[in-house]
Amino acid sequence: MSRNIAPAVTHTSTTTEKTLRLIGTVLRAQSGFFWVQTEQGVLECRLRGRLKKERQATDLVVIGDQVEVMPVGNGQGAIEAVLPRRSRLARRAAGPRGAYKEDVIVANVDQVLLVFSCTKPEFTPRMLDRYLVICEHSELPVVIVATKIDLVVQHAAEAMFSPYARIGYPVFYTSIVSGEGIAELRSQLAGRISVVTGKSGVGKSSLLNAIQPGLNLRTGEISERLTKGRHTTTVAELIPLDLPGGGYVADTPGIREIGLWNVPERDLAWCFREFRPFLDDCYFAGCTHLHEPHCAVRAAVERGDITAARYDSYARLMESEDEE
Ligand SMILES: Nc1nc2c(ncn2[C@@H]2O[C@H](COP(=O)(O)OP(=O)(O)OP(=O)(O)O)[C@@H](O)[C@H]2O)c(=O)[nH]1
Ligand SMILES: [Zn+2]
Repeated sequence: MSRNIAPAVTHTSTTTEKTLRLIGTVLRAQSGFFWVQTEQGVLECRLRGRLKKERQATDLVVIGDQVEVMPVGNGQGAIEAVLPRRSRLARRAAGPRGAYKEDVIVANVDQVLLVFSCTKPEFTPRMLDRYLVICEHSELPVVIVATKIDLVVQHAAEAMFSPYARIGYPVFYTSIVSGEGIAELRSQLAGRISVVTGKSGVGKSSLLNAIQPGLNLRTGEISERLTKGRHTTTVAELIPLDLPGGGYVADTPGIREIGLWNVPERDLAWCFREFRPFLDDCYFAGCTHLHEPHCAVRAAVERGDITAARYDSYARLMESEDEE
């Protein structure tokens, strides 16, 4: 019987495997391949079969995930484990029988940059409010970036954005023409995973280029080697920042569909953060803050503790009239 020999060999190889494992960040995921930033550079990885069985197929591994990788040589590796996520940006989509399912788009998001221009295109507070609802619902920290401040007078920019600063959101006033706010934003991005979003033309690419020349989300490529021979579609990816302490910005097509995300009505008032102190004081439990008598939220609007504009955004979202 050769029973004594085989286990010893297995044991040796397990020990070797353990010492070779690296922790890395998933930069890109496409067609079953994952590009993982490790201390040995970027490795092209596949999932261990065992992992596929253990976790749900939809959001097995996404960009931003911290993973344990075993290098197998030739710039390749195998993902052995996924570390717990500290946050995630997910899209809620209608699932079977009226239920919701969640598609995780980016894991371990530290902040979402909501980019809005003071003009060209016109500032749209209702759209900002809707983005804020989504971030609050996912409990993701928000940074509001006001762009093109060189095109308006200072008090006009402040009239647009200071209501948001007053309710506790950090606001960065920026211009790529004057350079204002760029250094501050650069330090805000350093060492963090950031999602950048905002509608077309607000100046996202210009801003990122000012922060790091050559940084362009839509054309961002990790390296030529990683895309050779594969058919290239738009995929979510993390783009490394060349800043002290590193950091990444996420380029994800999913963010552009943010307007389609669905936050349940009962959660909506809580997602307007300045409403929260009043939510327990309404006369009716389950108050929608739309028509009920003795509503503490509407009383706060009348007193000026909540702005009419924010309340209006809330009411429109509740009545699903927001089509913007
Ligand atoms: N005056 C001024 N113009 C700016 C500023 N930032 C961007 N722009 C201009 O605004 C236009 C749109 O800027 P982009 O950076 O392409 O906007 P974007 O948000 O990346 O647009 P999409 O790629 O369509 O999503 C360009 O003509 C920029 O030169 C700014 O701070 N001041
Ligand atoms: Zn109420």
